[in-house]
Amino acid sequence: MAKRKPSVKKHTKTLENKPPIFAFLKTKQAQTIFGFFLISFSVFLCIAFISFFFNWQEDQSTLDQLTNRAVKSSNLLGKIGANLSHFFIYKGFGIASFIIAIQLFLMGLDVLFKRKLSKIILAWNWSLVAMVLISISLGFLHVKFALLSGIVGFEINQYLQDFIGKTGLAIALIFLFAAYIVVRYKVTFDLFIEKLKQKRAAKEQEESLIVEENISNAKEDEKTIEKEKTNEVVKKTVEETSEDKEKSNFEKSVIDLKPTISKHSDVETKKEELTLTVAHEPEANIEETVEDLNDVGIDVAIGREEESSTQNLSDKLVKDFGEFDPTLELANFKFPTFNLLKQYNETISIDPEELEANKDRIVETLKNYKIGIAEIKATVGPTITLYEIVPEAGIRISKIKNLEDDIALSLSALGIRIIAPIPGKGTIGIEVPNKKSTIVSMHSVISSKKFQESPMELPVALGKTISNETFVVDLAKMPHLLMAGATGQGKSVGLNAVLTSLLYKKHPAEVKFILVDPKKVELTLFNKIERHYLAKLPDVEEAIITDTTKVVHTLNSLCIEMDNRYDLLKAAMVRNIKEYNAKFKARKLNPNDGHQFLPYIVLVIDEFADLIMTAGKEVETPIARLAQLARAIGIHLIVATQRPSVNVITGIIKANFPARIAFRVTSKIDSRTILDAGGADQLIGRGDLLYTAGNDINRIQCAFVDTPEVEKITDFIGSQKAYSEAFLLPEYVDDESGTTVDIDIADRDKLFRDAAEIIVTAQQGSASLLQRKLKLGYNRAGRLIDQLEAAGIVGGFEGSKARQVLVPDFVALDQLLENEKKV
Ligand SMILES: Nc1ncnc2c1ncn2[C@@H]1O[C@H](COP(=O)(O)OP(=O)(O)OP(=O)(O)O)[C@@H](O)[C@H]1O
Repeated sequence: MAKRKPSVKKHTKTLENKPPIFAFLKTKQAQTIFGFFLISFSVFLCIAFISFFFNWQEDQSTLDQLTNRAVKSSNLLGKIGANLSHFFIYKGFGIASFIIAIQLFLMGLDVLFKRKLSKIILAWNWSLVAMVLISISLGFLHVKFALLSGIVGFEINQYLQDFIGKTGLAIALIFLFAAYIVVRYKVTFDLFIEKLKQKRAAKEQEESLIVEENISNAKEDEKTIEKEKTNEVVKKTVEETSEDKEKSNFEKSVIDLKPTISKHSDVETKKEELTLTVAHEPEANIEETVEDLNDVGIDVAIGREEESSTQNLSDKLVKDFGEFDPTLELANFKFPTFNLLKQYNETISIDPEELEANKDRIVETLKNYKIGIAEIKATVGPTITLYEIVPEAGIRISKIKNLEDDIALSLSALGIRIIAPIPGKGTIGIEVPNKKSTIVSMHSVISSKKFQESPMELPVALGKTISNETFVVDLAKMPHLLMAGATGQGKSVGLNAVLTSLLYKKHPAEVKFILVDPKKVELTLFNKIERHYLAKLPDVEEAIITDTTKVVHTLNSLCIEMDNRYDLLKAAMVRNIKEYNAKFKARKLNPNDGHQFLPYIVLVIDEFADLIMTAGKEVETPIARLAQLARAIGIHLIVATQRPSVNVITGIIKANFPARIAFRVTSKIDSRTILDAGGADQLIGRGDLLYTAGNDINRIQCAFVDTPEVEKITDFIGSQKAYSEAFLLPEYVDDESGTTVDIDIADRDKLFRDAAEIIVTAQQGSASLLQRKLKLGYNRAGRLIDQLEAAGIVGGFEGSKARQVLVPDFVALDQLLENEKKV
């Protein structure tokens, strides 16, 4: 407000010096009157023009008799209307004269809304050119009816035809129209091609989505029918057993078997509502601001002017080329279809007698410990049934908790787990395995709406919960996952389920995997998708890493990638990869400064214990570092191990892996090492797992995906167009080999001297600096740094810190290089 006042004063001061009439013309009232005059006049012209087309022949004789009141005109707007129309349409530009009327209307609006004069003049120029072009074209197309083109169009047409002939004029007109569109609407050929490509890609994706949707709908329908059937079975049993209610009020829950579809539709409506509210907000804001300004009485035109000048380069780029699309290079990439996955009979059928027997055993066992039951409820899952018990009033939960082991022993069945109390509820849970377990197929979890419509960054469909709901978690939020389980309990299947989920949801441009497989057999199938989804070190043949030294190199290289990414994030002034990529897509980051779209990197290590045994600290240090720091920059680790002992999963690793999956383990101690709680030793194996993300523990039946299915998926992806090579990680040279490379002066990079000067000037030996200044790729910059190290210009590798620069200035640099030549 303080700033506004003086400008108002100044305004009035200048007006005071002018004559009153002049001052009035400059006032807002005069402008409003002028604006309305222009709009009225344009309407007047339009009506006159339209009427002229119907009456022009009758009115011919009245044209010269403007002042003779005895002569009447048939034009709706009288003789003035007829004369004006005759002037513009007949003698002027024909039907194209309507452009004048339209332009007058727009100018009226411009004056009312106080647009800049220069913009109004520009709009007039474009309109006049369009009018002349249309008039000539109409003259060219329709020679006989002069009203279409007007005399101007007709004459110019004749004149030009005398020189360049009819065909020449046709070509010239087409060219002029094209040039008009290109210059006025900034249409370029590149843009046209890009739009075409995007349209085609979108269409193909839509088609594949429709196919997938159809398949998934069909499956959903099938499932609903199956579930309804199961509902009936369970309902019946409830009725049958109701007679036993006197003994105990046992009740079977059917919540789990409700068709999930109703829940999904809920989610959809919520989403829609959300978008609507968000969409309205900005409009309201704009209106408010304009009103505020009007109240103060300050010329709004000033604000508008600033607005147009703030339109920066990125907005313009986005306007011209659209948002950056990272998937463009593989725009035709098709996601694997559902039919590559096997389907199983997944109807949960549990024998009512089994339920009854289990209930009796539980009631009896608890009675032995003098624990009375007020209510018991069963939730049937794919592999286990959860019996929820409400103890009688006055019974302490801690009592049951203390008896946990005894109760488990009394029930004497494998896989019984007691949860006392169930978090968030006042009940006690006893999980008892079903005699006949149901396989949870990857097909059912992948095709579930929950997974398909999940907005997560890296969604992973792990399996199904005890209430038969698909369990989807976001790897990006975890942010790292520790997986443990004794041999043969479903770890490899679990890893494959995680990888498969990501393959079904993420484009090759969005996620890259680094696979470490010391067993050399588990992950080999993924070799087929090397150029789509895998990342590897440069100059390494096999993308899947099987030997320990390469693992060490890869982990260190990943640390460098992490540091580079942090540099990029810092330069872009964002906090995480999501914001960074959003900014990059909006073309706010210049690729010439080293910026690029960053894919998520998922590092999978199978048999971690093996690695720790062979490489120890060498592996542990970079893993711990990555685990601590990599979450913000999109590097996520999945570490699987058979032996979850404390010397493998050390404190530092554990602290940084809050998300953990435990398959069946052999001892309670192992369970405690992974989950910080018992329970994993009570699992039944075959994909039965416990998942925790730090707080509560969920029992999940892991989705089953076997090798032939993975093979089909990798074949499907592998047969499609790929990138020219796998995603390359930064080069890592370890300390021993570092100084021996590129000693030969003759082999040096052409940019060696420039690089040396940059490093000496900045007194900072980092590859990313060279990347930025010399506009190089990381590999070349890395090689230059190695050569500079070999020449003694920079010091050795110091982890994440920039290398030390050993040469203080240019004089010393010249001297050093001269000495080299002499040697
Ligand atoms: N989710 C599951 N559903 C049904 N069966 C499963 C599931 N997961 C694993 N199995 C069964 O268990 C067997 C062993 O699984 P898997 O190969 O994943 O074990 P593992 O823990 O990786 O063993 P190892 O550590 O020796 O490699 C599978 O062949 C399969 O028959």
